[in-house]
Order: sequence, then structure tokens, then C-alpha cells
Amino acid sequence: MSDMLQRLRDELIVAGQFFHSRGWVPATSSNFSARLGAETLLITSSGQHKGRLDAESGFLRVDLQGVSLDADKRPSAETGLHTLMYQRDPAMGCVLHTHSVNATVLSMRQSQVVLEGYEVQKAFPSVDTHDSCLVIPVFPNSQDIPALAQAVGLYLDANPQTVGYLIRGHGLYTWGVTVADAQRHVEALEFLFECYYRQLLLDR
Ligand SMILES: CSC[C@@H](O)[C@@H](O)C(=O)COP(=O)(O)O
Ligand SMILES: [Zn+2]
Repeated sequence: MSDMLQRLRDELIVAGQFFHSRGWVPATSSNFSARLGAETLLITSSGQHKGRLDAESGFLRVDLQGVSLDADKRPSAETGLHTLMYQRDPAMGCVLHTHSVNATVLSMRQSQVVLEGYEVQKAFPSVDTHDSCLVIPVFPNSQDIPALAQAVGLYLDANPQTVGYLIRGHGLYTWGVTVADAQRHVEALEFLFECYYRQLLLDR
């Protein structure tokens, strides 16, 4: 087993523990991946508790089409939403999907979440001022992952600055060059969703 695989696997295990401590990966929800090479990804296997990932059974390798390279293990049911991001960008290093209460509830009420005026928007490399606008689109949920991935891909073609998206009643997808970057983006978006939600309540 390569040093890189072990390092990325350990980083994803720690990310899962952190997300679990914050209540963002309930039950067996959520999935994580990281790039091992030009054509290979490490991804969580389906049905695992992401706060208690086992180094052996919790992960497998897939190719960029999502085909398992470890025959005895089944990749995440949402692998197509991960491979989409790596296929689009050779610099993509990590994709994280979480199921927080705020992401789930907001996605039921909004067609998009528009974040404006928050200092924490600067957690994203493309943002250098609070005086900016981050649009987080909401896609209808679907069990047809190839169709969902196609819809996301078309949106990203038209909106390449997008830093993450929501799936209605389901959760958040965000990404980064490294696991640390993607983890920071989950944390920033969760903070911003909490602020957005509280502002909606104050404005009622
Ligand atoms: C336990 S419900 C959540 C799942 O349906 C799914 O949305 C999810 O995030 C986890 O699926 P998985 O196949 O374990 O990667
Ligand atoms: Zn999910």
C-alpha cells in the first residue's frame, strides 16, 4: 500500500470524525473521496458510518469512471458525483459530501442559497473580500446519480466559480485541491448556512 494512499485515507478518517463530532454525517450518510493519481481515486465504501471509518473496510480504489479496482468492495452509491469533479479538473484533489441539518433544511426551502457580506466567504481561494457573492445552487434530489451528475456538470459548465452545491432534502457537496482544503470548505459552508438560517429567522 502506497504512502499516499495511507496518508489520504487517514486524513479522510480524521475528517469524518470531525464531521461526526459536529453532527454533519448522521447514520451511514455522506461520502468522501481523494485523488490517488491521474486516473485513480480513493473513495469511501457504501454504507459505512463516516464518523467511524475503518481503514480497511471503509475505503476502496476506483477509476475515473467509478469502476472498483478492489473487487471485494462496493463504492459509494454516489460515486458518480465524485468522479464528475475529478474528470472536470486535473487539480481536483478531494470531494466531500455531508448531510447536516442546516444543509438539509435550507435545501428544502430555497432554490439557491446566496451568501453575501460574510467575512468567512474568504475561506474559498476565489474570494478575497466579504463584499462578494457566493451562490450555492440546489438540485432536485434523485436516485439516478448519472442524471444528477449530468445536471451538476451542466451547471458547473455555466458557473465555473461554484464552490459547492446542495441536493434538495439531501446534503452538501464541496471540494478542494487537498483534503484540508475541502474540509475547510465544508466547515465554512456549514458556518455560513447557520448564519443564513438565523438571518432568515430574524427577518421573519
Ligand atoms: C443513509 S442515507 C444516505 C445515503 O442514501 C446517501 O445519500 C449517502 O450519502 C451515503 O451513501 P453511501 O453509499 O454510503 O456513500
Ligand atoms: Zn448523500
